[in-house]
Amino acid sequence: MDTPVLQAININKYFLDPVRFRVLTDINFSINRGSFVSITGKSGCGKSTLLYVLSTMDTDYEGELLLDNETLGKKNNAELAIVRNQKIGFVFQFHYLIQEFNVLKNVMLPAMKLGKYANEVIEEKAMQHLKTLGIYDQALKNASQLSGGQKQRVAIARALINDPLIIMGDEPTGNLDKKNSDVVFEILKDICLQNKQTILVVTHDPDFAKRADRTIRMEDGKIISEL
Ligand SMILES: Nc1ncnc2c1ncn2[C@@H]1O[C@H](COP(=O)(O)OP(=O)(O)OP(=O)(O)O)[C@@H](O)[C@H]1O
Repeated sequence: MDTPVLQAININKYFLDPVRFRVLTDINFSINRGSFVSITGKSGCGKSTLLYVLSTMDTDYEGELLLDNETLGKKNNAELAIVRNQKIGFVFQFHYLIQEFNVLKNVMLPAMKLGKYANEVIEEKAMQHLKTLGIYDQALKNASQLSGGQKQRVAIARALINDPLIIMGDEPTGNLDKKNSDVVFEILKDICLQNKQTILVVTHDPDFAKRADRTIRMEDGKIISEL
C-alpha cells in the first residue's frame, strides 16, 4: 500500500519585498514512501521557495504540511530542527561541506549532533555509506581536496547518515557535468529502490526531471501538471 511521507495542503506563500506578491499559490500534493519525485519549471517559478517550505526551513507560509503523518505547522523552531535532523536529508547544488574537516567527519557530523549513537557506530555507518557511494578511499582527505562530483557524493552520504525518511535536493546536479549528473541520479535512484527512502529533487534539468518516477511542473508559483 502507498504510504504518504509528505503532504502539502493548500500551501500559499507571500513575499513582501519590494511589494507584496504571492510566490506560491494553492500547492497541494502528497508524496509516497519510496518514490522519486522531481519538481521542475522555469527559473523564478517558485521551486526553491517551495522546497524551503517543504523542508521546514521556511515557516512563513499559509496552509499545512504533514511529514510522516505529523502536522508541522504548530511546532516551534527547536522542534522543527529536531524533525529536520531526524527525518530529512539535504543535498544542495553547492554541497556546503566544511572544507577544513575531512570527508569522514563531514559525513558523521549530523549523527554526532543527533547524539543517538556512539561515535564508533557513527563512524562505521559513515564508512559504509562512503563505500556504497564509491568514495571510501577519500575518507581521510579534506573536503577541499575533492572534485565536484566527489563532493556531491560526500554530501549525499551526509544526507543519509541519520536514515532520513526523505532526501530533498535543490539542484543537486546543477554544478556537475553530464557524466557526474548521471552518477548522482543513479545513486539517488538506488537509494529509493534499495532503502525505500523518498527523494524529492528540484531541478531545471529536463532530462533529470523526466527520469524521476513522478514530475511536478510549476509555473508562476502554481502546480500546472503532474506526470
Ligand atoms: N527573499 C525573497 N524576497 C522577495 N522575493 C523573492 C525572495 N526569494 C525569491 N524571491 C522571488 O520569488 C520568486 C521565486 O523564486 P525561487 O528562487 O523560488 O525560484 P526558482 O524556481 O527556484 O528559480 P531558479 O530555477 O532560478 O532557482 C522569484 O520571482 C524570486 O525573485
